[in-house]
Amino acid sequence: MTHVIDGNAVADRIRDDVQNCVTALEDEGVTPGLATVLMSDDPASETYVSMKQRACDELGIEGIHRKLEPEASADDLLETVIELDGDPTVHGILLQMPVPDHVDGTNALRHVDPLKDVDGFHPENVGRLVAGDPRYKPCTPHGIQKLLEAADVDTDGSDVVIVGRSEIVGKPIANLLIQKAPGGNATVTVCHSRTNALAEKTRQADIVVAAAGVPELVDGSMIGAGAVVIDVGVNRIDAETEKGYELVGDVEFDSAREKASVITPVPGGVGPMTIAMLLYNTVAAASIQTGVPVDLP
Ligand SMILES: NC(=O)C1=CN([C@@H]2O[C@H](COP(=O)(O)OP(=O)(O)OC[C@H]3O[C@@H](n4cnc5c(N)ncnc54)[C@H](OP(=O)(O)O)[C@@H]3O)[C@@H](O)[C@H]2O)C=CC1
Ligand SMILES: Nc1nc(=O)c2c([nH]1)NC[C@@H]1CN(c3ccc(C(=O)N[C@@H](CCC(=O)O)C(=O)O)cc3)C=[N+]21
Repeated sequence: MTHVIDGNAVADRIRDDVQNCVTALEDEGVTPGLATVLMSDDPASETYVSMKQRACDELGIEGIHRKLEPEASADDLLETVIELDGDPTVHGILLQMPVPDHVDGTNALRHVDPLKDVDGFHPENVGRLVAGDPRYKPCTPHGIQKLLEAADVDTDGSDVVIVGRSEIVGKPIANLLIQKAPGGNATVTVCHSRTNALAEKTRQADIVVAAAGVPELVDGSMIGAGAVVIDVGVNRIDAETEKGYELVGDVEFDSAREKASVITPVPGGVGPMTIAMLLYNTVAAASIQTGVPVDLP
């Protein structure tokens, strides 16, 4: 029987741990604060940011939201980031990606204090992760690590194939899984749009991580018998539903499930973990910046 991982259930357990940290911080007079910055009218981005803000409300984290029009200037964005950076009640800053083409997102991220960079995208935090001394593990990769652990999947010595090499998903997942540390020690192959014979590579893998942003790119024929399949993709496809769309992963779930021993669904797999780990990093950031200790597993 294939085990379909319930990402919402694992995320709920993490949120309970985070809740205990919020209480410990509150006892010392500290309210953790997370600022989200959105420079987009994209409905999916708006949904994700409001989910993050709602999650903050539920746990007693102070949510601060800044919305910039997509036509705003790069300087407007920098000003917003710099203002939040100087605000001692803000412990974490998340700049929702992507930003419009006329804005240099990489440059904007460099203006976030590395201690407030709860996404783990600042070069200092990327460098620390690569160097084996992570400060904030990037949310989606960290969430995947927690999901694998919850499903009793041992990454040690396993062959992992990642489909996608983006800065926010593919590369940091690879960096995390090759760490000489628990939840790491995997042998990782990173594939992308120029990769030859993708299916041959994925079929050899013990663990396939699909993060290409291409709906149902990875089907059952590309999965080896008994493999673990992690679907990071969240794609909105037009459909005659109440919302006018349905969510589809980068994996063709039904055919992949036939082959897999363990698989994540979309929705309800990696997505909820990304938000849980953002809350996790926010309490870690509040702890680092105030010196109040918290107990995060
Ligand atoms: N669940 C969650 O919490 C999150 C989900 N996502 C979702 O994950 C997916 C990926 O996001 P993101 O990394 O930001 O996307 P990007 O578009 O930034 O990167 C996609 C990557 O996939 C590669 N790729 C595209 N097409 C193919 C193909 N046919 N074969 C092999 N590789 C291919 C690209 O290659 P190349 O580099 O050559 O262009 C690129 O490296 C999206 O569906 C996104 O919505 C993202 C973040 C969090
Ligand atoms: N700076 C930055 N940090 C991010 O972490 C970041 C980002 N930019 N840009 C966009 C991607 C995407 N992302 C998701 C988070 C949660 C769900 C999620 O919770 N999805 C639900 C369904 C959501 C729905 O109903 O639409 C699920 O899969 O079950 C999905 C996607 C974070 N991202």
